[in-house]
Amino acid sequence: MADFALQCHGIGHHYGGRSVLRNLSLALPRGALCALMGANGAGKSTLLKILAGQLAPAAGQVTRRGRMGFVPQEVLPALPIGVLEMVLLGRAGGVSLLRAPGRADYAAARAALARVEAVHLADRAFLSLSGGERQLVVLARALAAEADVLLLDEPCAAMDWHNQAVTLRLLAELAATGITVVFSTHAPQHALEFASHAALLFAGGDHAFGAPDRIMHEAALTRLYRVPVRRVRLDALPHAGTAVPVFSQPTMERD
Ligand SMILES: Nc1ncnc2c1ncn2[C@@H]1O[C@H](COP(=O)(O)OP(=O)(O)OP(=O)(O)O)[C@@H](O)[C@H]1O
Repeated sequence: MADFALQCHGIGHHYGGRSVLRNLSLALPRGALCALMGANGAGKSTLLKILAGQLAPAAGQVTRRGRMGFVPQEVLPALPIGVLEMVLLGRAGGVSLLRAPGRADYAAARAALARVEAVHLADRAFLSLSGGERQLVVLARALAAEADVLLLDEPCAAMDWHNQAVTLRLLAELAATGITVVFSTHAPQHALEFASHAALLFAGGDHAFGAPDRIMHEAALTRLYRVPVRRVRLDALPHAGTAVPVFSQPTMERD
């Protein structure tokens, strides 16, 4: 049997009587970069929480190898905290009241901030940052934790295009070093340009899983987003091209 870093089988979940995920299976080798896509409410965050072990699924099993890092959609600290302190919280072993951070922890935290081009934010109060700046800092916190499997819930949601490029290239670099990465996104181009695997969560609980270029065809993306989607070839993206929504054409009703 293949040696998967992250695998789930037959996952199902519901909130109250409402089904969100149904019989979902994924298998990711070490170093995979998997993009998770679906409409609002399709179950992306739910699946990431299940994969991270934060939520017990109603059905199915998850198998993980190594240390897990989870970057939620939003981080709201209960107490005022500085940016550098926020990144230090990611350090392995848990910097806490019981263990003050050492020189190596500070160096790792600053290095993580440098990788997301956010050293200039080090001395700011976390809650004073913009949405995109907070996402960079929370990503740096995950880097400082040195996880083997990294799960990120819409890491680029509040970011401008430059910071999206910084983040996506960083995720690809991490995957190239053997870290297994799963991230959710509403931008199919993120998957087509960077990911080795894609998972599409359709309304009603169906899903597709496989190579982005193979499963992200026009019909699948049109069904996923309920707007007409066209695949477009670009010289700069010779293999996968991109996917473009046509907002002005009629949208589809819910199933
Ligand atoms: N704790 C909860 N109690 C009840 N319903 C919930 C709970 N958490 C999520 N849901 C519902 O389950 C569905 C899936 O939510 P989830 O957050 O996983 O979707 P998502 O795909 O991440 O959406 P988005 O793209 O909007 O972030 C939604 O309809 C949501 O309202």
